[in-house]
Amino acid sequence: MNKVMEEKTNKNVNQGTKKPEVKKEGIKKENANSIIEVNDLNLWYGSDQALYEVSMDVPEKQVTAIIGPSGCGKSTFLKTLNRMVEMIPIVKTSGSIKYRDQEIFSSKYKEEYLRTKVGMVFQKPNPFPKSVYDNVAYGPRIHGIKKKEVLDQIVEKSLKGAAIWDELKDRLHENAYGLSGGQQQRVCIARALAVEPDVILMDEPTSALDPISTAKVEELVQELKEKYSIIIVTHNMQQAARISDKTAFFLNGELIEFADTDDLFQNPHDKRTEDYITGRFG
Ligand SMILES: Nc1ncnc2c1ncn2[C@@H]1O[C@H](COP(=O)(O)OP(=O)(O)OP(=O)(O)O)[C@@H](O)[C@H]1O
Repeated sequence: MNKVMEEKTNKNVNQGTKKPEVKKEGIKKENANSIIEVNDLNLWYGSDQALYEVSMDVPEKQVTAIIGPSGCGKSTFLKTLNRMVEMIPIVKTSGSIKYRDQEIFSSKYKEEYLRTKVGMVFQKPNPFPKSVYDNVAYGPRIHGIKKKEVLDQIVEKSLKGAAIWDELKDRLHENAYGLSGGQQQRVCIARALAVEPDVILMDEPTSALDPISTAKVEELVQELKEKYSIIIVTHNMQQAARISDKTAFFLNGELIEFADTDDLFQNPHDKRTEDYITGRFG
């Protein structure tokens, strides 16, 4: 076993894959400015394999959409990027994920640091049953920031970053549960921004929202990419086409195609991608 494999965590194993034929050429695009590099990633839930030999470079400060039919492994892939998936005890992985050139599966890598830098926003808004202010200040407080003036600044900056400061600046001490779903989701985005991440993972962040709130979150994603790298899982192909720079198409746990969004939708290289985007299955 080589040094890299020895250093991997117990859950990252060198295990055989069930599917031998995996085409990688043409999928993994080398990016001069990748922030996350995934190589030969496999993932198992117990004995069921959910990801097969996924290799993909995630570009920095762009929006990358992950599309594919239900059960193809989109959420699993997303949750692997900040090692959240490993909270499920039966999960095992093999392969490599580098965040800013550091192997995140290394036993030396600090998960808490990773989760600060690679934040996550979920499908259903999940604010804590606390005030707007306390929701956003939660992460910084955990990181030891206590001074009120500093927290005030972080809360304001994060809510501004999530384009909801003007709506909520006079309601900071109201319970976040009293907000609309769309407002709650933007507070959750502000909560993610408050710990100064680099990457924001979004798992179908608009699927529980009405069209107006969806449009606001989509607009926000466009603004956020100036500072952050965003990876968004979506069932909605129009949404992927509207807001992403790159799109990855997954099927049965394999990354089938990864390309500039316009190319993927206008000129898919793989028949399976074409069938999916033209609605022939899924
Ligand atoms: N906690 C779990 N335990 C066991 N198997 C799981 C678990 N979570 C997901 N799976 C399986 O892994 C595969 C991929 O699921 P995943 O949720 O990643 O797909 P998805 O593409 O995000 O689906 P959807 O679009 O429906 O959310 C599926 O076969 C699913 O049943």
